[in-house]
Amino acid sequence: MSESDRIFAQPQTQVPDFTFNEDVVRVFPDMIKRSVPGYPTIVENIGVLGARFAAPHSVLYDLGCSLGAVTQALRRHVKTEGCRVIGVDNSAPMIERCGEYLRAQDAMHQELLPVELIEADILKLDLKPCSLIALNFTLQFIAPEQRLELLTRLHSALLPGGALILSEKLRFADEQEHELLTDLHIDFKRANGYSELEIAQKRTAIENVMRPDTLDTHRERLLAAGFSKVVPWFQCLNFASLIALP
Ligand SMILES: Nc1ncnc2c1ncn2[C@@H]1O[C@H](C[S@+](CC[C@H]([NH3+])C(=O)[O-])CC(=O)[O-])[C@@H](O)[C@H]1O
Ligand SMILES: O=C(O)C(=O)Cc1ccccc1
Repeated sequence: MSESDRIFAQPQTQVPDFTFNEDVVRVFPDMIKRSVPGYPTIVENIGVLGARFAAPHSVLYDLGCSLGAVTQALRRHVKTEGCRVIGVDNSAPMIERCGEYLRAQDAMHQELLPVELIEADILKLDLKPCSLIALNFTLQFIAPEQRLELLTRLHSALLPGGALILSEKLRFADEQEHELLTDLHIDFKRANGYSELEIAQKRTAIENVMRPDTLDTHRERLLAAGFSKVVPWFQCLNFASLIALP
């Protein structure tokens, strides 16, 4: 079991930018569950969606895999012959711990899809032809000016009949909608035991590194990247997940 997240519990004179370092890795499963409404539902259902889009003998990518929650869901749900999962993350401590979790999953289950972990920047990754790409809360950490180029490369790698699953925190163009959903998200965090200080310091830590877009921006950019269809399949407060078809 991972520790509970107390990273922002003590007052800090200067809150440094958020990074996926050892301290975060230690508490990450707790942090993401208590911070992202719908996270367990999204992860489990990416496994279910994966089973629909997986083509025989193809690669399934989990880009920005962190501790491999999506990779594990894909390995549990996808039974398609000859598929393999490739998890990629540029945080060394994430990849190291992810490997430990996957070995534990291997010890618990038989006939799981084979998996490969790569420590790399997804912006520099050479992509193999693939039937599924999951970007589960990863694109929001990519510099906005690099997002279209990345999505264009992902589109080119996808096989016909495949899909990109894109989950993101959303921003809203309508001020009232934005404020309401942001406040409700803060209520969600409070209900999960985070203090006002923790909420405020985390917000400062992520504001320069995590840049949410609106649903319209995502839709337009996915179409500009070559995707033919964008289908939102989940939203809980200001967190959503989309299926983009090549
Ligand atoms: N350029 C990059 N290249 C590779 N990895 C990156 C890059 N930028 C950020 N990351 C990685 O993207 C992940 C984002 S967390 C994903 C959760 C996971 N998908 C989950 O389903 O549990 C989301 C969150 O914490 O809100 C981190 O592990 C980063 O190291
Ligand atoms: O904590 C938040 O406010 C978030 O928006 C989500 C999040 C979850 C885990 C790491 C960084 C951001």
